[in-house]
Amino acid sequence: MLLSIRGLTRRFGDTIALAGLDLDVAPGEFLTLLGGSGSGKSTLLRVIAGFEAADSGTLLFEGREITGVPPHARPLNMMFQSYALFPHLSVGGNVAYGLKRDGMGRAERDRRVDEVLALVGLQGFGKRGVHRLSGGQKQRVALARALVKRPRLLLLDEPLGALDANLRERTGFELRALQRETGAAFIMVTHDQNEALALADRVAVLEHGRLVQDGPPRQVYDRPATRFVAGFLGAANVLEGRADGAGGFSCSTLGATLRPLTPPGESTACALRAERIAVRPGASGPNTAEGVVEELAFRGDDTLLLVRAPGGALLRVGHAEEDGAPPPRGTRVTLAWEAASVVPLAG
Ligand SMILES: Nc1ncnc2c1ncn2[C@@H]1O[C@H](COP(=O)(O)OP(=O)(O)OP(=O)(O)O)[C@@H](O)[C@H]1O
Repeated sequence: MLLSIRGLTRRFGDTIALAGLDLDVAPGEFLTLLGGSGSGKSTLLRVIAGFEAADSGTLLFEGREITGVPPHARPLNMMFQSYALFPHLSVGGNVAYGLKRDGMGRAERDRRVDEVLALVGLQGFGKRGVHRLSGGQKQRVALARALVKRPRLLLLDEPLGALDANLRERTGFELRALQRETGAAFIMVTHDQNEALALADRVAVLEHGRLVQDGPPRQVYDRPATRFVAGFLGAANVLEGRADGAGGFSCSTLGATLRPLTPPGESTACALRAERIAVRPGASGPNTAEGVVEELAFRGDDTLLLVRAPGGALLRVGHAEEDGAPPPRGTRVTLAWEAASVVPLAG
């Protein structure tokens, strides 16, 4: 394992930013950290980088304890959302800064700077002042500076946060390619769920300073473990109810029985994603429900319907373009979904 974190705790007065967090990161892995505001994402990165001390817990890098190692001596680097570039230095000066501090000779330094500037698509920019760069170019300089010492692990705190939507997507792909080329493990904090799902090998979801679920993006999306993950990632419908003892899950607010593929056990809620629910006139039995369309919102690739069930539940339903025109407001509809789309939640 590249990085093993055990029982990491950090308090700020009465606030518990990290509450005994455990996390492992494999070499060359792209991990994204997701979580609500204040869930401890930035604190976790700062503790790994050494800018913040933990109250307790251990940090092992390739099996070696790094808790007491100063930030610049750790075999990792961190890129900040603000980029934190030195305004009075050139692009090359910014990128070479850490190498110079380590006492690397001029020739080797220049070679390494040229190499990493080419890697981030900024060849020939070495002499330019950083104040003469666009936002996207500044972001690349910050990346180059973080990568120039060839860290085994790069920590990125909202690296795409300052970019506009178009540049964000493109730069996301570039980041992914860069991660593959360098072979470094990346831990990236993002507020953007789509970005987290799109870029990562593994997504880790934090809640109140604890890791609540981690896994490949598709798995975490399809099989959320808790109410929080289901609601947070892709805003699934979370339906409260109870197991009926016959493999079904009875939800009174929906006025229907959900039948998951896996028995609901002790679950008191099930997740059902909007895009897994279809309008199916005439459908009946378990995994179907009735309701009235209250609202519609066109979203480009589909239309979101808000459907009110007789028991009061408001279901989000993704109506695909290929299914034709969506039912207008006020229409009574029958909805249906597959057993595999019903996910019993643990908590
Ligand atoms: N230096 C500090 N002093 C006091 N409280 C702090 C400090 N740093 C963080 N906290 C608190 O610790 C908790 C976790 O903060 P952190 O910045 O790690 O969360 P986050 O998940 O990165 O949030 P965001 O998504 O809003 O950036 C929050 O309640 C925050 O207010």
